[in-house]
Amino acid sequence: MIEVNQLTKRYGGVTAVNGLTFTVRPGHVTGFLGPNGAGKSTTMRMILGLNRPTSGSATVDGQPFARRRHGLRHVGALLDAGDAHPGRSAAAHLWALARSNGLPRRRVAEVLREVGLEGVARRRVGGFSLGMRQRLGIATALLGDPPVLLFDEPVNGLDPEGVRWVRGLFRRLAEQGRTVLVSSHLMSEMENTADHLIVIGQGELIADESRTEFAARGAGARVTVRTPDPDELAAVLTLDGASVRRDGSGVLTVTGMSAGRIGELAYERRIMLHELAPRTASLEEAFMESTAGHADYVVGGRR
Ligand SMILES: Nc1ncnc2c1ncn2[C@@H]1O[C@H](COP(=O)(O)OP(=O)(O)OP(=O)(O)O)[C@@H](O)[C@H]1O
Repeated sequence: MIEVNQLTKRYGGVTAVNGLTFTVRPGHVTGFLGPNGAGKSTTMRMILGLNRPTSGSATVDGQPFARRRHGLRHVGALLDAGDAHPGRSAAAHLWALARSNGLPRRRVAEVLREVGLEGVARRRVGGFSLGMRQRLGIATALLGDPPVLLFDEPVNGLDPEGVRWVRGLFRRLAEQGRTVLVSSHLMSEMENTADHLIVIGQGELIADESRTEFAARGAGARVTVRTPDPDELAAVLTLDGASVRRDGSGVLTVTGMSAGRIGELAYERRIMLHELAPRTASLEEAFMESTAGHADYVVGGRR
């Protein structure tokens, strides 16, 4: 389990992370979301003890991670796909890490197979595509068979097949009872992957809830209603507090009222309904809405 408590990081006048508190639990894929510059990488680096917090704390299974010997056995992380020496082969890179972490040599072949790089194990990393380097970074994270895994923007450079594979991998790791934290600035990447979401903007917590809860609170939630009496129904619903929009063909789009309540009111007034279709906000809509005003960089310059 990862626990972040009142975590703050300032770089000179820039506050990258501001009083963040959250817990990442085992058995789930937790999406760590925020617009560019929101502070995701800085937070992950503090969890790994690579950056020192200005204040607050981050612990992994109750201890600051930097204090652990043989770190790869406790936490696996993919932070930067470019951190393997370009002159080394993929296998040599992993062997060196396995040795310094007291891991058996067989793990190298196992993780290369797991990420689909066994065919290029002897090739120099310098000649790898971004997607291959990303797979090698994931192999590195898996090497110590750790209970806690952090991935910073892991799908960068992966083709659609690679993206599908990595989603399946995260799900399997969570099903094995591991703690899996995956960052992204794209909500669409989390739609089929994460069951829990931690959303930040400008270094501050915006949401910490299940994916379904997050989507449900988006104001994009609305109900489409088709009726032969649109004028009468619109008047009834408006009187009861809903906002109603009507298109040219008489279809009503209702916000601020559940489909159930609309059905009840129509029944009471004997208004016939031909269609009553609730629509929850897409994750993307909920995300755009919740982070509006929290983007660090916007078109036209910095905020
Ligand atoms: N070493 C540093 N020195 C100064 N400012 C920094 C440093 N590292 C990060 N920052 C600033 O801190 C803020 C958060 O950056 P961070 O990289 O953590 O965000 P992020 O959410 O990971 O963004 P992205 O999706 O663009 O990678 C940004 O404003 C960034 O410019």
